[in-house]
Amino acid sequence: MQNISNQKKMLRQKMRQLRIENQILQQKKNKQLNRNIVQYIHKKHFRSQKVAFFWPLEFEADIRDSLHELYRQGYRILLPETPPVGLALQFHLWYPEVQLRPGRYKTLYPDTEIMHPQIIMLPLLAFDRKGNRLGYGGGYYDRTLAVYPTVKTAGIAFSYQEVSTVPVEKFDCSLQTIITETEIIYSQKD
Ligand SMILES: Nc1nc2c(c(=O)[nH]1)N(C=O)[C@@H](CNc1ccc(C(=O)N[C@@H](CCC(=O)O)C(=O)O)cc1)CN2
Ligand SMILES: Nc1ncnc2c1ncn2[C@@H]1O[C@H](COP(=O)(O)OP(=O)(O)OP(=O)(O)O)[C@@H](O)[C@H]1O
Repeated sequence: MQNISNQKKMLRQKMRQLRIENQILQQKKNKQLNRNIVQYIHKKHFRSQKVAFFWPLEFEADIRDSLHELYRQGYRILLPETPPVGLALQFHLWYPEVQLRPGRYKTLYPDTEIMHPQIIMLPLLAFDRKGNRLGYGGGYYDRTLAVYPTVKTAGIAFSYQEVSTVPVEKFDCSLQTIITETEIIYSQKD
Protein backbone atom coordinates (compact mmCIF):
# COMPACT_ATOMS: atom_id res chain seq x y z
CA MET A 1 0.00 0.00 0.00
CA GLN A 2 1.22 3.47 -0.89
CA ASN A 3 2.09 5.94 1.78
CA ILE A 4 -0.23 8.85 2.40
CA SER A 5 2.08 11.46 0.98
CA ASN A 6 2.13 9.58 -2.35
CA GLN A 7 -1.64 9.23 -2.31
CA LYS A 8 -1.86 13.00 -1.82
CA LYS A 9 0.53 13.61 -4.69
CA MET A 10 -1.56 11.49 -7.06
CA LEU A 11 -4.81 13.11 -5.97
CA ARG A 12 -3.24 16.55 -6.50
CA GLN A 13 -2.31 15.64 -10.07
CA LYS A 14 -5.78 14.32 -10.76
CA MET A 15 -7.53 17.34 -9.27
CA ARG A 16 -5.29 19.81 -11.11
CA GLN A 17 -6.21 18.11 -14.37
CA LEU A 18 -9.92 18.11 -13.48
CA ARG A 19 -9.72 21.82 -12.73
CA ILE A 20 -8.28 22.57 -16.16
CA GLU A 21 -11.07 20.53 -17.77
CA ASN A 22 -13.65 22.46 -15.74
CA GLN A 23 -12.23 25.91 -16.41
CA ILE A 24 -15.02 27.15 -18.67
CA LEU A 25 -17.87 25.57 -16.70
CA GLN A 26 -16.33 26.94 -13.52
CA GLN A 27 -16.61 30.53 -14.72
CA LYS A 28 -20.37 30.13 -14.96
CA LYS A 29 -20.55 28.93 -11.37
CA ASN A 30 -18.52 31.75 -9.84
CA LYS A 31 -21.54 33.99 -9.30
CA GLN A 32 -23.43 31.41 -7.29
CA LEU A 33 -20.30 30.54 -5.33
CA ASN A 34 -19.78 34.21 -4.40
CA ARG A 35 -23.44 34.42 -3.34
CA ASN A 36 -22.98 31.45 -1.01
CA ILE A 37 -19.79 32.91 0.48
CA VAL A 38 -21.52 36.18 1.34
CA GLN A 39 -24.53 34.30 2.70
CA TYR A 40 -22.32 32.16 4.93
CA ILE A 41 -20.54 35.21 6.36
CA HIS A 42 -23.87 36.97 7.02
CA LYS A 43 -25.36 33.96 8.71
CA LYS A 44 -22.43 33.21 10.95
CA HIS A 45 -20.41 36.33 11.50
CA PHE A 46 -20.85 39.96 12.50
CA ARG A 47 -19.76 43.02 10.59
CA SER A 48 -16.32 44.48 11.26
CA GLN A 49 -14.94 41.00 11.86
CA LYS A 50 -11.62 40.26 10.21
CA VAL A 51 -12.01 37.69 7.47
CA ALA A 52 -8.97 36.21 5.73
CA PHE A 53 -9.52 35.36 2.07
CA PHE A 54 -6.98 34.70 -0.69
CA TRP A 55 -6.34 36.40 -4.02
CA PRO A 56 -7.23 33.79 -6.68
CA LEU A 57 -4.49 32.08 -8.67
CA GLU A 58 -5.08 30.87 -12.20
CA PHE A 59 -7.80 28.15 -12.30
CA GLU A 60 -9.01 28.90 -8.78
CA ALA A 61 -12.48 30.15 -7.93
CA ASP A 62 -12.80 33.86 -8.66
CA ILE A 63 -13.94 35.15 -5.29
CA ARG A 64 -13.07 38.80 -5.85
CA ASP A 65 -16.74 39.81 -5.90
CA SER A 66 -17.11 38.53 -2.33
CA LEU A 67 -14.12 40.57 -1.18
CA HIS A 68 -15.61 43.77 -2.65
CA GLU A 69 -19.12 43.09 -1.39
CA LEU A 70 -18.07 42.25 2.16
CA TYR A 71 -15.64 45.18 2.27
CA ARG A 72 -18.52 47.50 1.34
CA GLN A 73 -20.57 46.02 4.13
CA GLY A 74 -17.94 46.83 6.75
CA TYR A 75 -16.01 43.60 7.12
CA ARG A 76 -12.26 43.83 7.29
CA ILE A 77 -10.74 41.71 4.54
CA LEU A 78 -7.26 40.24 4.91
CA LEU A 79 -5.03 38.53 2.33
CA PRO A 80 -2.09 36.19 2.97
CA GLU A 81 1.56 36.87 2.29
CA THR A 82 3.35 33.61 1.51
CA PRO A 83 6.60 33.25 3.51
CA PRO A 84 9.38 30.74 2.82
CA VAL A 85 8.22 27.10 3.23
CA GLY A 86 8.10 26.12 6.90
CA LEU A 87 6.54 29.35 8.16
CA ALA A 88 2.91 30.34 8.75
CA LEU A 89 1.08 32.77 6.47
CA GLN A 90 0.83 36.40 7.52
CA PHE A 91 -2.35 38.31 6.81
CA HIS A 92 -2.47 41.92 5.56
CA LEU A 93 -5.40 44.31 5.44
CA TRP A 94 -6.89 44.63 1.95
CA TYR A 95 -9.01 47.43 0.47
CA PRO A 96 -10.23 47.89 -3.13
CA GLU A 97 -7.71 50.52 -4.23
CA VAL A 98 -4.66 48.86 -2.69
CA GLN A 99 -1.77 47.93 -4.96
CA LEU A 100 -0.99 44.20 -4.82
CA ARG A 101 2.59 42.99 -4.74
CA PRO A 102 3.87 39.79 -6.30
CA GLY A 103 4.71 37.15 -3.69
CA ARG A 104 5.87 33.52 -3.77
CA TYR A 105 4.24 31.02 -6.18
CA LYS A 106 2.61 33.76 -8.25
CA THR A 107 0.53 34.94 -5.29
CA LEU A 108 -0.36 38.61 -4.85
CA TYR A 109 -0.73 40.41 -1.52
CA PRO A 110 -1.07 43.97 -0.16
CA ASP A 111 1.98 45.20 1.72
CA THR A 112 -0.14 46.82 4.45
CA GLU A 113 -0.37 46.31 8.20
CA ILE A 114 -0.48 42.73 9.52
CA MET A 115 -3.70 41.65 11.26
CA HIS A 116 -5.03 38.53 12.96
CA PRO A 117 -8.14 37.00 11.39
CA GLN A 118 -11.19 35.64 13.20
CA ILE A 119 -12.33 33.66 10.17
CA ILE A 120 -10.09 32.02 7.57
CA MET A 121 -11.42 31.10 4.14
CA LEU A 122 -9.15 28.53 2.51
CA PRO A 123 -8.41 27.62 -1.11
CA LEU A 124 -8.22 23.91 -1.89
CA LEU A 125 -7.76 21.33 -4.62
CA ALA A 126 -10.03 18.65 -3.09
CA PHE A 127 -12.27 18.19 -0.04
CA ASP A 128 -14.44 15.52 1.53
CA ARG A 129 -17.65 15.78 3.58
CA LYS A 130 -15.76 15.33 6.84
CA GLY A 131 -13.97 18.60 6.14
CA ASN A 132 -10.62 17.16 5.10
CA ARG A 133 -8.74 19.38 2.70
CA LEU A 134 -6.04 18.88 0.08
CA GLY A 135 -4.00 21.96 -0.90
CA TYR A 136 -0.96 22.45 -3.13
CA GLY A 137 1.33 20.69 -0.68
CA GLY A 138 3.19 23.61 0.85
CA GLY A 139 1.62 22.93 4.24
CA TYR A 140 1.03 26.67 4.61
CA TYR A 141 -2.55 26.52 5.87
CA ASP A 142 -1.89 23.64 8.30
CA ARG A 143 0.95 25.62 9.84
CA THR A 144 -1.19 28.74 9.93
CA LEU A 145 -4.15 27.05 11.62
CA ALA A 146 -1.74 25.66 14.21
CA VAL A 147 -1.02 29.31 15.11
CA TYR A 148 -4.75 30.21 15.17
CA PRO A 149 -6.44 27.21 16.81
CA THR A 150 -9.67 29.05 17.62
CA VAL A 151 -10.44 30.75 14.30
CA LYS A 152 -13.41 29.64 12.22
CA THR A 153 -12.45 27.88 9.00
CA ALA A 154 -14.29 27.55 5.72
CA GLY A 155 -12.94 25.98 2.55
CA ILE A 156 -14.01 27.43 -0.80
CA ALA A 157 -14.50 25.04 -3.71
CA PHE A 158 -16.63 23.97 -6.62
CA SER A 159 -18.74 20.87 -6.11
CA TYR A 160 -16.69 18.89 -8.64
CA GLN A 161 -13.76 19.12 -6.21
CA GLU A 162 -15.49 16.81 -3.73
CA VAL A 163 -13.96 13.34 -3.32
CA SER A 164 -15.09 10.50 -1.08
CA THR A 165 -12.01 10.63 1.16
CA VAL A 166 -9.03 12.96 1.23
CA PRO A 167 -5.94 11.14 2.55
CA VAL A 168 -4.93 12.76 5.84
CA GLU A 169 -1.78 12.93 7.91
CA LYS A 170 -1.50 13.80 11.57
CA PHE A 171 -0.68 17.47 11.03
CA ASP A 172 -3.62 18.12 8.67
CA CYS A 173 -6.21 20.54 10.06
CA SER A 174 -9.79 19.90 8.98
CA LEU A 175 -12.35 22.49 7.93
CA GLN A 176 -15.51 23.35 9.89
CA THR A 177 -17.36 24.39 6.75
CA ILE A 178 -17.03 23.98 2.99
CA ILE A 179 -18.73 26.46 0.68
CA THR A 180 -19.48 25.44 -2.89
CA GLU A 181 -21.71 26.91 -5.59
CA THR A 182 -24.42 24.37 -4.78
CA GLU A 183 -24.33 24.12 -0.98
CA ILE A 184 -22.79 25.15 2.30
CA ILE A 185 -21.58 22.01 4.05
CA TYR A 186 -21.24 22.18 7.84
CA SER A 187 -18.85 19.35 8.46
CA GLN A 188 -18.22 20.18 12.10
CA LYS A 189 -19.83 22.26 14.81
CA ASP A 190 -19.56 25.92 13.78
N1 LIG B 1 -4.89 31.93 -4.10
C1 LIG B 1 -4.13 31.22 -3.27
N2 LIG B 1 -3.34 31.87 -2.44
C2 LIG B 1 -2.57 31.17 -1.56
C3 LIG B 1 -2.57 29.75 -1.55
C4 LIG B 1 -3.44 29.08 -2.47
O1 LIG B 1 -3.55 27.84 -2.51
N3 LIG B 1 -4.19 29.87 -3.30
N4 LIG B 1 -1.74 29.07 -0.67
C5 LIG B 1 -1.96 27.79 -0.19
O2 LIG B 1 -1.18 27.23 0.50
C6 LIG B 1 -0.59 29.80 -0.15
C7 LIG B 1 0.47 29.84 -1.23
N5 LIG B 1 0.99 28.54 -1.40
C8 LIG B 1 1.24 27.89 -2.56
C9 LIG B 1 2.02 26.77 -2.49
C10 LIG B 1 2.36 26.07 -3.62
C11 LIG B 1 1.88 26.50 -4.85
C12 LIG B 1 2.25 25.72 -6.05
O3 LIG B 1 2.80 24.65 -5.94
N6 LIG B 1 1.95 26.21 -7.21
C13 LIG B 1 2.23 25.51 -8.44
C14 LIG B 1 1.21 25.85 -9.49
C15 LIG B 1 -0.17 25.62 -9.00
C16 LIG B 1 -1.15 25.45 -10.11
O4 LIG B 1 -1.27 26.35 -10.96
O5 LIG B 1 -1.80 24.41 -10.12
C17 LIG B 1 3.58 25.85 -8.92
O6 LIG B 1 4.10 26.93 -8.59
O7 LIG B 1 4.13 25.00 -9.65
C18 LIG B 1 1.06 27.61 -4.91
C19 LIG B 1 0.73 28.31 -3.77
C20 LIG B 1 -1.02 31.18 0.27
N7 LIG B 1 -1.75 31.86 -0.75
N1 LIG C 1 1.69 22.22 11.73
C1 LIG C 1 2.75 21.83 11.02
N2 LIG C 1 3.99 21.90 11.52
C2 LIG C 1 5.06 21.51 10.80
N3 LIG C 1 4.99 21.03 9.54
C3 LIG C 1 3.80 20.93 8.97
C4 LIG C 1 2.61 21.33 9.67
N4 LIG C 1 1.58 21.13 8.85
C5 LIG C 1 2.09 20.65 7.69
N5 LIG C 1 3.41 20.52 7.75
C6 LIG C 1 4.30 20.04 6.65
O1 LIG C 1 3.85 20.56 5.39
C7 LIG C 1 3.95 19.57 4.36
C8 LIG C 1 2.79 19.70 3.38
O2 LIG C 1 1.53 19.48 4.02
P1 LIG C 1 0.21 19.12 3.18
O3 LIG C 1 0.53 18.05 2.18
O4 LIG C 1 -0.90 18.86 4.12
O5 LIG C 1 -0.03 20.52 2.41
P2 LIG C 1 -1.36 21.17 1.90
O6 LIG C 1 -2.32 21.31 3.03
O7 LIG C 1 -1.79 20.38 0.73
O8 LIG C 1 -0.82 22.60 1.39
P3 LIG C 1 -1.32 24.12 1.63
O9 LIG C 1 -1.90 24.25 3.00
O10 LIG C 1 -0.08 24.94 1.46
O11 LIG C 1 -2.33 24.42 0.58
C9 LIG C 1 3.93 18.23 5.07
O12 LIG C 1 4.90 17.40 4.48
C10 LIG C 1 4.29 18.53 6.51
O13 LIG C 1 5.56 18.03 6.82
